[in-house]
Amino acid sequence: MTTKIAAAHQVHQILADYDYFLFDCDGVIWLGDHILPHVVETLALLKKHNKTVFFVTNNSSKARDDYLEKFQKLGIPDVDKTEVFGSSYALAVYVEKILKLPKDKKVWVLGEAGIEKELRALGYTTLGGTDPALVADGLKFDASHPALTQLDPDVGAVVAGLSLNINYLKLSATLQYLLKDNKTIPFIATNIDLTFPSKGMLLIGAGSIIETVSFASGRQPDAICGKPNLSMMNSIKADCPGLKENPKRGLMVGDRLNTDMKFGRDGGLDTLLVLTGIEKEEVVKALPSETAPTYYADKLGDFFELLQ
Ligand SMILES: O=C(O)[C@H](O)[C@H](O)COP(=O)(O)O
Ligand SMILES: [Mg+2]
Repeated sequence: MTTKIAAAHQVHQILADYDYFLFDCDGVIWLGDHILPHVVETLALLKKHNKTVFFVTNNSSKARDDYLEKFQKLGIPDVDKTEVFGSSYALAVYVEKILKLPKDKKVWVLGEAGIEKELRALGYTTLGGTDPALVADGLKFDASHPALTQLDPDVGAVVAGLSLNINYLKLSATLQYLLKDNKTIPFIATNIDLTFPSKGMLLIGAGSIIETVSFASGRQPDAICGKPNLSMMNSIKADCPGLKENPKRGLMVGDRLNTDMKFGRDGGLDTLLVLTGIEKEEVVKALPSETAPTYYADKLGDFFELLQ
């Protein structure tokens, strides 16, 4: 059973019960480039109460540095790079530390600059991604395109994430690498989100794009690095001993049940779902206790508004 946050005393209780707040971004902090109501004031309130705040996004279109710029631009001050975790960073760390891909191997990217930047920051050469040669005005598909017929023998991994400029050539080139060498090139994905919350509508999510090449190749990703995978949770706890020792002093705030809420629950934290993104109140209220969030709220900004 879950509890709706709708009164000032509940906000005071949350401020007393938790020292660490992990925030999902899309559908919680903002929708696209639109910051949600009273989020700035709520974050300032938490800082005033000396709370530790982290941002954990599955949106791989941006690297952490890009998110720092976005926070600044949207009026959220003083966010440090160590407080920001994204699925593009989690994927790059996976390729380096878990897959242990040699740096002389290249990475084929189906995705945006966020993935490219985080991989390049670790010393990898990326192919595909935002390469302008793959997006030409009025591009008439040509099966003899070099991206399809001259595969790079140095590609040692295929990675896939949210792609906002997708086309048949990019999908088909990705498929070539997934089928190459008897389907043995490692296939790493950023996240499973099937939809992407936008103002007043749902857009195609990374999970649906990844599913396209997964279905065509008959391959499931060897790893999916974003929430609910606990790799980002473990990275946060590694830098935050207090949360590691007492995860119940932590609260995961998100908008999606099968990523954010599962991520928080599996990490041992309490959870709060906001209704500004993917989920609907009637669905949340009907959940069995084992999968229901600890709390839910109409929006994050209610923390501030209820105290006025
Ligand atoms: O399609 C996607 O990738 C997701 O909708 C997007 O990444 C969600 O980001 P988050 O809510 O984890 O900030
Ligand atoms: Mg979200």
